[in-house]
Amino acid sequence: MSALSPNIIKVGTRRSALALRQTELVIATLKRAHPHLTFVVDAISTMGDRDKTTPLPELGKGLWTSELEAKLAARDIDFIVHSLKDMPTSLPDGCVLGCVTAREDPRDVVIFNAAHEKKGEYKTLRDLPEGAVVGTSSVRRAAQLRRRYPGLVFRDVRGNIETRLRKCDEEGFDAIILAAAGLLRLDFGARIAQYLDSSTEGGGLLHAVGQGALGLEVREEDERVKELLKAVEDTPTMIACFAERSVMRTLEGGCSVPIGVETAWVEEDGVKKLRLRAVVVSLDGKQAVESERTQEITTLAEAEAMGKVLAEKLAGMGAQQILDDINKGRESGAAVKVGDA
Ligand SMILES: NCc1[nH]cc(CCC(=O)O)c1CC(=O)O
Repeated sequence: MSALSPNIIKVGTRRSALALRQTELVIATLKRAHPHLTFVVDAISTMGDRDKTTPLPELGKGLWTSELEAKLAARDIDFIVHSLKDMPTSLPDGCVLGCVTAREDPRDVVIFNAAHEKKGEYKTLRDLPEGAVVGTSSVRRAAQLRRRYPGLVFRDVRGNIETRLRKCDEEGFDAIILAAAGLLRLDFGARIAQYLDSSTEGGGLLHAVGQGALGLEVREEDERVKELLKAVEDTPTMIACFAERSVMRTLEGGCSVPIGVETAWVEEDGVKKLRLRAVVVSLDGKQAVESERTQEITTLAEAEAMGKVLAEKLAGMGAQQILDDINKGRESGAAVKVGDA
């Protein structure tokens, strides 16, 4: 049968262990819902996988996604499984975010190096001594944590999850910060020492937009594949993530922004509402603007409108100044690192 066989669905993904695992999970559910279909995985390495030294922002926004999107547009594949947090908030013409899956734990976590772990000497970031070295390449993480833990030193750590865990143990870090989701999906949950969120004692951290969820990208006109993917959609997560992405899209105006978010479905007066929190931080962590909204939301369009309102509020509260400063730094050629690694 040709590639156009209606019973074969081609699934694009990156080649990292996490990307392959995520793709496997999505396909397992789709197969149960659509037993007559055959899913074929097409795994490729993207620019972000190949270039491990250029600062992430210089690689541009589509560093994890562009090559896959070109294949999608060319009909070489039928949909793409992404970590939602690696998907730019604006997609190429003809491509849409067709489905968001249930979220794995969206929080960031602390991993101590194996020697500290063995001695059991530290349980939380607060226990680390002055000058301790914490690894993260994400400005969002470093800037938020710098505010709460001024005694800690933040240093870059790049690479896929296995590489970062190895560097944590072998390259002089006391701890590193990673997303819980990737660790749990790859069965490294036992290494998680502390979960960080807005309520963390000693100082919290808001996670990246879309963290912990998978985003399935499809051709805009491909109603059949969109319909098939309903079997893996988690609508409350999809709505929450559309709100998170809208905050980011509204604020970034073409550049990526150090922004943390947290969403939850809460009940108020017997009505289910979406609570959306967001923080924008300056690169040095010295300034931060934080706000939240809670609103009844039933559609993706309402979620996007809610995100836009919160973003505009943040901009008025000083986030715009923080972003202008980041852009000025870029124009003057300073090595400004933004992006969520
Ligand atoms: N850019 C790195 C990246 N993209 C997705 C994940 C895993 C977690 C997730 O799905 O959010 C990670 C690793 C990390 O941040 O620790």
